[in-house]
Amino acid sequence: MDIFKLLSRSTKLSKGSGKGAPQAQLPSGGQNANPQLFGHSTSGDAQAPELQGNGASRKRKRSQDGLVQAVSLPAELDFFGDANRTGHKVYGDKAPREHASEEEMEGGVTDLQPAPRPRKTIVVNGSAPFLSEEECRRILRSHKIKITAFSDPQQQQEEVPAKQNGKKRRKVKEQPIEVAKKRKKAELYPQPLTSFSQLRGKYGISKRLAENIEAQGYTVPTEVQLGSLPLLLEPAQTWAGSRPELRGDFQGDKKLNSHGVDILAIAPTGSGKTIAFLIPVINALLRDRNQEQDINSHGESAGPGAIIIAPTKELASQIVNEGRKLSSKTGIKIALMRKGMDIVPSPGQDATLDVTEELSERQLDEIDDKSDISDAPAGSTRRAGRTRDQGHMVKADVLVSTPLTLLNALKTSDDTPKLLPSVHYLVFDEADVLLDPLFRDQTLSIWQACPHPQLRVSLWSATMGSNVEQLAKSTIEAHRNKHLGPVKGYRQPPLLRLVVGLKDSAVPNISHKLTYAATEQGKLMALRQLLHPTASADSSGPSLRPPFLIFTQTIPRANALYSELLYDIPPEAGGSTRIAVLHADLSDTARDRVMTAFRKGEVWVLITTDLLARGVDFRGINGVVNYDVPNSAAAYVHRVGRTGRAGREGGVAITLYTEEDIPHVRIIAQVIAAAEKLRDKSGESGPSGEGVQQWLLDSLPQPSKRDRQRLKRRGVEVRRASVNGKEARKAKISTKSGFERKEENRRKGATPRSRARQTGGLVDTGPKKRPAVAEDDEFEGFGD
Ligand SMILES: Nc1ncnc2c1ncn2[C@@H]1O[C@H](COP(=O)(O)OP(=O)(O)OP(=O)(O)O)[C@@H](O)[C@H]1O
Repeated sequence: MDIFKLLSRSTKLSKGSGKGAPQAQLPSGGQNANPQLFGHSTSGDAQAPELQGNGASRKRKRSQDGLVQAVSLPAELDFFGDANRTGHKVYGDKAPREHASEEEMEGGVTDLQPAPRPRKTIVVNGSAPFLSEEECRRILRSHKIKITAFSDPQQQQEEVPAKQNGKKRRKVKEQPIEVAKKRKKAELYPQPLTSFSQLRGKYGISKRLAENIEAQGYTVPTEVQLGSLPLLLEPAQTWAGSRPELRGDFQGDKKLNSHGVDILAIAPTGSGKTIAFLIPVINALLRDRNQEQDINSHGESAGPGAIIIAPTKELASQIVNEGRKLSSKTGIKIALMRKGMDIVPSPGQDATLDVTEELSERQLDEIDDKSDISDAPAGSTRRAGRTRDQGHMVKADVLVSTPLTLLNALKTSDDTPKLLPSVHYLVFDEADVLLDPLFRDQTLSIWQACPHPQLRVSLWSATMGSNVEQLAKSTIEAHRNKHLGPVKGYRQPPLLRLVVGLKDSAVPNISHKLTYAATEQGKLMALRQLLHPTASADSSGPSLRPPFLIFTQTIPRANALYSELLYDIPPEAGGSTRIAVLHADLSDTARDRVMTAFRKGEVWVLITTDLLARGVDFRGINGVVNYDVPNSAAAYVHRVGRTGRAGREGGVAITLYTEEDIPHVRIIAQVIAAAEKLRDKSGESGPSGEGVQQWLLDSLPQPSKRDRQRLKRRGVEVRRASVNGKEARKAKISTKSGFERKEENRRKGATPRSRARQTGGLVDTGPKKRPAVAEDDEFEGFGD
């Protein structure tokens, strides 16, 4: 059975019941019912557990008068605590109806349902319901959300009495460390967002923004949204109930009027982090605009209010797309920072041209093509290039950029970067890679170029090393000290850390398979078998169906694999037009074209490097093949996270390894084992633990720290582009001798192939080859 022939007959995305039904088990089978990874029922009920009323292990503390008592946190951590104290009542089972209107109960957090449905604990505050801390804890824990506060050095200082004799001082000095340790560990239980409809009713976001969210079809918040949105949206009622020093509200001075918190959010791949940071940013800018903040004397915006940094152009432009959907008709402009654009006017420059309106996409592409690819990730080669004339001012409220593109725009002739005083919100997506040595200097320079005294920073990723966390924390603190300093009576908002699930682990809703292929030739054969499964083939593992991604270690290897597989897809299934390669050596136009073709479903197999390992969201991707082992556990987590997005089941991740990989493969096996354990623990249904067996885990060598660092920096040595001679031949991607290949290429026509290499696989081969099937039965791709 040839999978491509099969797909060319019946791969249409489900539009109705009949035809789409067989695809239901695949990630590309359509809209996912429940985007949550943890804490929902296995029946696929789209509702969060707190909305289902199953009554599972609800713990309530009841006082004598029947009111529910919130379990109190230490005062310094109780950011939301006073919501229960000032003018609010907490009702238990006997909550009278008149205290909770239907609007108040928006989002299903209600105790108005008839018995026997267990009632919810609510705190009524004006027009919105608040859950007791006990309920919050239950909900957050059931979704595996852990929120903690980094210790607050400012507070530690305050706790040290100014005058102490030597003996006492030593004692007191020790105490804050203890306090800090405890505080660091202390878990917080703020209000969770149990439904998107609460965003408007309970957290007062802009009406238009709420409508845009609804138009996207989002109903159930994912875990990271559930935990972070209330914290970042800074609901008026919640903060109003907090103690003033935590609220950060500096009466009378608007410039110091703090919004939200700084947050470090670590949540699984595909768990919806993008809208978790976009919604608060857009809402805050709308609110600021209403308050006429950051508006210059001419009534024009003084510059971007928010900057979002992402490591690749593909991810940055995806964020812009998402942002534009959310900000549609709000007046908030979101722009992608491109090479050659300016954001801060140089002396004498016309600052009024709005690039997003004045230049067409084609013009911008032409500009980009003339610029160098300077944000290429490790392992890729860089093109020497030209830069275009400077001078186009970008006028946008939110700018999304890769680090170097932005930094280049901030360069001045005397090497002092221009400042961005208007930026109030700074978001780092894939923050761990942005703070990795590869991008660290660029990222920190951008951070330093944002001098707003109350810069709100958020950092997001599926993986985060503790060194990166510490760097983020110290940079935030240094920024606060430099730009705000101590202000009497003012307390900076807390720096929070939110973790969903098991930190640094792969999504539990996909099947992982680790396959030993012995040699490079073995890998190629294994891949061909995946492309063309036969009845006699090993059927024990998960099967792979297009569309899928294949990752290689380097650009030359991606090109070589592309050459090798180009004619593997039968003409009746679309032939070579179904396969493409994408890497940082291609022009931006070619990269865009490949991305679009893959999203549309015209390309089924996309060979790429780690350029696409992070952040990029192809909703219906069925699988990921690690043709070359990833160079770290984090790289594995991100690569395989391109499938199984938004909780979708059915994704497959296959990692091929050879003898050369054995010293490194244990780190991958451990990630797989942890993901499977996580799934077993959370009692979710799904792929059984077939990815890695215990005996394999036990027998694989444990790489030393040095080996791990070397692997991360250089990849597997024999596959490096610079390796020559016998070693290089060993790693060559080919099953044939050089002579055989030359002959075959001559027969198949080398010209279109070499053209394809330059354009990322999208050659114009005349009239498009189409499978001999009705248009209706064509695979139509997955929406972007
Ligand atoms: N609440 C939701 N309900 C349904 N789908 C959602 C929800 N939130 C986000 N999504 C969808 O989930 C997909 C993944 O979202 P997103 O790209 O933001 O994930 P991510 O956490 O940033 O992943 P990565 O770590 O790989 O960057 C997107 O297609 C997005 O539209």
